[in-house]
Amino acid sequence: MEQSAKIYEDLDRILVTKEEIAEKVRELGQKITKDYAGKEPVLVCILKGAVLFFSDLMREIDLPVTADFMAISSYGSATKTSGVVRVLKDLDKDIVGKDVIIVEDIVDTGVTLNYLKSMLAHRGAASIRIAALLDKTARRTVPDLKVDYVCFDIPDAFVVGYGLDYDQTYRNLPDIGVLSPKIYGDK
Ligand SMILES: O=P(O)(O)OC[C@H]1O[C@H](OP(=O)(O)OP(=O)(O)O)[C@H](O)[C@@H]1O
Ligand SMILES: Nc1nc2[nH]cnc2c(=O)[nH]1
Repeated sequence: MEQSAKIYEDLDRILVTKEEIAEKVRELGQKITKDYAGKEPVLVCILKGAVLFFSDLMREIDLPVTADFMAISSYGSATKTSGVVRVLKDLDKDIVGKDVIIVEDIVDTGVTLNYLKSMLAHRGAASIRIAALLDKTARRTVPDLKVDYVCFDIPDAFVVGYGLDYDQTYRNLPDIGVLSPKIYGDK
């Protein structure tokens, strides 16, 4: 904790420890390995927040997966998404006939994933599922969105760590914590 002690001072509390994350990610990797037996799924990492989850999850899946990356911008302030989604970096390969797993760090309103899922479905994927590290179900405004794999249901609080940021910082915290409102005020 020495190296990150200063950053930890900005947290109200730790919500999920790195040990709990590792255990759930391992379980999820095993489940995906079973569910996709005989297949070669394409794992799509949604930059940047999902990077740590993605790299850990990949290593827990015992199948010949391929990896691709998308960057999305959801206009808004540092703590609130706006509902307007723009693709900043698209996939490198086409996904026609592929079994796609979208890997996200967090589902909040669901607007981003709803947009992404329908966009990728229009490209002719054989199947599309969503794997999310965190789900804030209380905040959902797209009730029909199916999140196929979730590691943790979390309360409605702004969280950082293990890939999740506030204004591009805190992504390197090994645990996930609730950011103190004194850091972001009313942004
Ligand atoms: O369910 P929603 O309300 O649409 O919110 C979820 C989105 O917000 C976060 O991305 P963010 O814009 O913070 O980008 P980042 O991954 O680069 O941190 C997260 O990675 C999802 O993409
Ligand atoms: N870092 C971070 N990004 C989010 N995007 C939507 N909800 C959150 C959250 O709680 N934390």
